[in-house]
Amino acid sequence: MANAVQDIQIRHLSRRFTRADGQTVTALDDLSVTIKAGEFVCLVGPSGCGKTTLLQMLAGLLRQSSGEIEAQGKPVLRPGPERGVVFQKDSVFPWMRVIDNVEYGLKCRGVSKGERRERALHYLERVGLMQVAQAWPKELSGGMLKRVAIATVFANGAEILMLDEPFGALDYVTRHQLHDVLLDLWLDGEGGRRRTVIFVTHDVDEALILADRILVFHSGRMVEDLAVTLPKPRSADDLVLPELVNHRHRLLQHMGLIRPAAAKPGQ
Ligand SMILES: Nc1ncnc2c1ncn2[C@@H]1O[C@H](COP(=O)(O)OP(=O)(O)OP(=O)(O)O)[C@@H](O)[C@H]1O
Repeated sequence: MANAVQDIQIRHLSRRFTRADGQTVTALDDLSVTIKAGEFVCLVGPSGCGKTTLLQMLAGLLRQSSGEIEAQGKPVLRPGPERGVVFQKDSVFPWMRVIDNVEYGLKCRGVSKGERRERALHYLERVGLMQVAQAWPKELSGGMLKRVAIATVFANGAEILMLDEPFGALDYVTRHQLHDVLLDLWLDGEGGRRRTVIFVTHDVDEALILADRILVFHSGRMVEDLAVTLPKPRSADDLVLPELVNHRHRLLQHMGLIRPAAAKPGQ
């Protein structure tokens, strides 16, 4: 049973920036929302609507101008081991072998050599990379590097995983393969509990395949909170099902990609 203390509570959160020309930009404007423990939430919206700003504040990498965030019952003031992040650019250290990358966070937290090796190998196997555990990152493709980043963030055991357009630069097939990998790991959970995932994307179809809930942003404000009830795992084939077709239409409207239908002459 989910415990409300594990939820992420965001109250009246705002972030303003002052640009070099002296202009103030409100990147996020008075956001209040609760993200339930174990939910897979996608943040969607046009470029510049505040998605990354929100994720950085959730990660504790950026301070808010006003409002508060509570995660695991505590205010978020800085990065913490209960919150793991995968960025758009590769989150893999090029000077460490793959296995050492996956173990690194656990090593920093003082986990014994035997235990961290076991966890790292388990997650490398889950993402299909056992055969390259001893390789250097430069020997891997972009998709394989993303698998390493996913194995690392899951191995670290964070309860809350934040991913900022992690698959944006990948080809269509690799992206869909990684959706399967990510959904598989999330569905299995750990210790009987699913992690909370907050996933930023521009890609409406990616959000429809992955999310339990899609939060849509526009100009720093949350303009829609959509529940996606179709059971998971989902695939690209499911995008033709009525629930996803309807959501897709709404999301594309929010992105400004569908104009309201013009009235035909005589109507
Ligand atoms: N350090 C900064 N200094 C000044 N303005 C900033 C800074 N960071 C973000 N902004 C502004 O805040 C707004 C929101 O930016 P943010 O990166 O959160 O948007 P986004 O939705 O993630 O965009 P994208 O999808 O293009 O990554 C934008 O207008 C951006 O120019």
